Amino acid sequence: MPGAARAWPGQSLEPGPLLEGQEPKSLSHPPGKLGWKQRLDLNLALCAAGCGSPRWQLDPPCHEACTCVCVERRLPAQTLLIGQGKGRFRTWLCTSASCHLCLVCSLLTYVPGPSSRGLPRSQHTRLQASPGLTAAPSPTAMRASEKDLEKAVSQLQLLKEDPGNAVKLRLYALYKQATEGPCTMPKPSVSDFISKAKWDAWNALGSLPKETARQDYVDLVSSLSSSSESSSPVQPGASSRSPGYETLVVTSEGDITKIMFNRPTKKNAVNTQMYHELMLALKTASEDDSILTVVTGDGDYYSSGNDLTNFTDVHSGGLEEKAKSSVTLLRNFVNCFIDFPKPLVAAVNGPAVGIAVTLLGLFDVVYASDKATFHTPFSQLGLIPEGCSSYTFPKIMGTAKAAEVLIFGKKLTAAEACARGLVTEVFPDSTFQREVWTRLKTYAKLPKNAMRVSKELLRNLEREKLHAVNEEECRAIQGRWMSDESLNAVASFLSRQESLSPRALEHGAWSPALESIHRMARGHHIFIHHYGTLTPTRRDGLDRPEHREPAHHGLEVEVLRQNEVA
Ligand SMILES: CCCCC/C=C/CC(=O)SCCNC(=O)CCNC(=O)[C@H](O)C(C)(C)COP(=O)(O)OP(=O)(O)OC[C@H]1O[C@@H](n2cnc3c(N)ncnc32)[C@H](O)[C@@H]1OP(=O)(O)O
Repeated sequence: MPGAARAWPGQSLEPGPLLEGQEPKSLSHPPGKLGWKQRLDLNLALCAAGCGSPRWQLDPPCHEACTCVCVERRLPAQTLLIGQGKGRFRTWLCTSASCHLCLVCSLLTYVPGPSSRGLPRSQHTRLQASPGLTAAPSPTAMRASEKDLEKAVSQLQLLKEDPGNAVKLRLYALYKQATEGPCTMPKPSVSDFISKAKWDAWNALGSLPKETARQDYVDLVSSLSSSSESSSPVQPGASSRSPGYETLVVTSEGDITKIMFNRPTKKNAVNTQMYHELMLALKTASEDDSILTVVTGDGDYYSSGNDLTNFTDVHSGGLEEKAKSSVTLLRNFVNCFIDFPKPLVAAVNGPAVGIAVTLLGLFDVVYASDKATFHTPFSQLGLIPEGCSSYTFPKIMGTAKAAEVLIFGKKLTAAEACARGLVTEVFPDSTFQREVWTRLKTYAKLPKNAMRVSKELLRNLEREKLHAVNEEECRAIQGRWMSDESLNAVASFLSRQESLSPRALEHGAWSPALESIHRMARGHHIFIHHYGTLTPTRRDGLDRPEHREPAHHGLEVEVLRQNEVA
């Protein structure tokens, strides 16, 4: 149907020539190499396979290696989509290493590197599914300014993934064209592969107008940025990020909901907001169409457990009120794991501490990187086990082994945790993500209802017991949080990096950490040992100087109850 551009169902088609005088037309695969103008014509081609859909056609000489693809069909693995305008396709390029005919392929032959590098596959899928695609760039979309170009250049520096040689050459060429116009440089020697590849890329743009090149560049960077934000190298496929979470990244990819702790700079410590967000994410995942839910961490840690600053957020009701409300939060939080109705998988990407470890006993499957460790330093913190671990751990690993972990705080390696049954399988860190996600994707294809019923049967055996254990642990933990042992442990953690001089302390200088400790320990006396001198806190007005041998540099904070001071 030459000249009669037809929209796909539900999509608008805005035929708009890239160059003056060009019209949408149907192209077959003429033999021979095309000039730049003919290449541009391809941007306006319709599907030669006769489906009537608009699409960008491959460079015809490549037809042996690159199948002519209609966007309504699946993309062949070798097809690279380069450049996505706002709601429209730009260009299809071939990345087949075996194809030496078309310009783009030849660039790939010149430039070493994996030929399949290009936009992540998630990008392909997203484009196929994108509702706003139009066949040709709309004239109104062609308006990238020089400022936009500059912005795109800086945006490019922020890309998390290397877009690959082909894309980089394309960017180079578009940038040169946008800023300098058509290539007039002498052709470099064939032995100078890199310069030749760059020259080829630029020269291939012929007399493409500067504005068009600018727009193409901006569009390409924008598509790369959005794909690098939403894609994970281990999870090809369309992924959508749920809005509204700050401490988590929640994504749905196919049938899998991924809940990722997202406080990497704090080793993914679980603060109050994260407890709430996790409950929301689990509730949402339990009700949506997903089949599997995976919990993992961003950065080098899985999670360092309860955020130890949670208890410094003490309001007028004092520590007791804080402990009460924290118990309610903890109870509800753990209940969400007990009652989660779908298969729940932990992908433990790095060290796990405290509640991040104990909860693993409530997961169905636990995969761990060999870099992961499992540490429950409860006694050291003046605390006790939670997350039903006082029941699940002895059941999983036997009482004696569980006691060593829960009472003495023995830190387990991934291999030890696996040998004790807490971890299902350990993977080398280098292949952890790939192997785990490949496996999970296979599992997610199993019949959904059968998995759900199996999970229910397994959990129902224990559900009542787990709720009772959760209650019991919460009752016990409330007292522990108000204990001197626990307060001192938290104070010690908070003050470990303090380095105020004794002089500053004597003049009442309070650091944020000391402020936090003071809030937390309201009604208690705080002693600060500094370089061997016990400095009474100004706030409490005590004067009890006492010589101590310097144990370490920095501060040592001691929280004592009023009667213990006397
Ligand atoms: C509703 C309440 C429910 C309560 C349920 C109870 C649960 C019990 C537990 O979970 S107990 C376990 C508590 N966790 C810990 O004791 C771990 C404390 N953290 C550490 O020991 C270390 O930070 C580490 C070993 C995890 C990592 O050490 P490393 O030296 O590699 O890194 P930093 O210490 O410099 O950490 C980087 C920044 O992250 C902050 N941070 C780490 N973990 C926590 C945490 N659990 N709570 C608060 N903050 C944490 C750390 O302070 C650094 O922050 P900074 O860069 O601002 O200094």
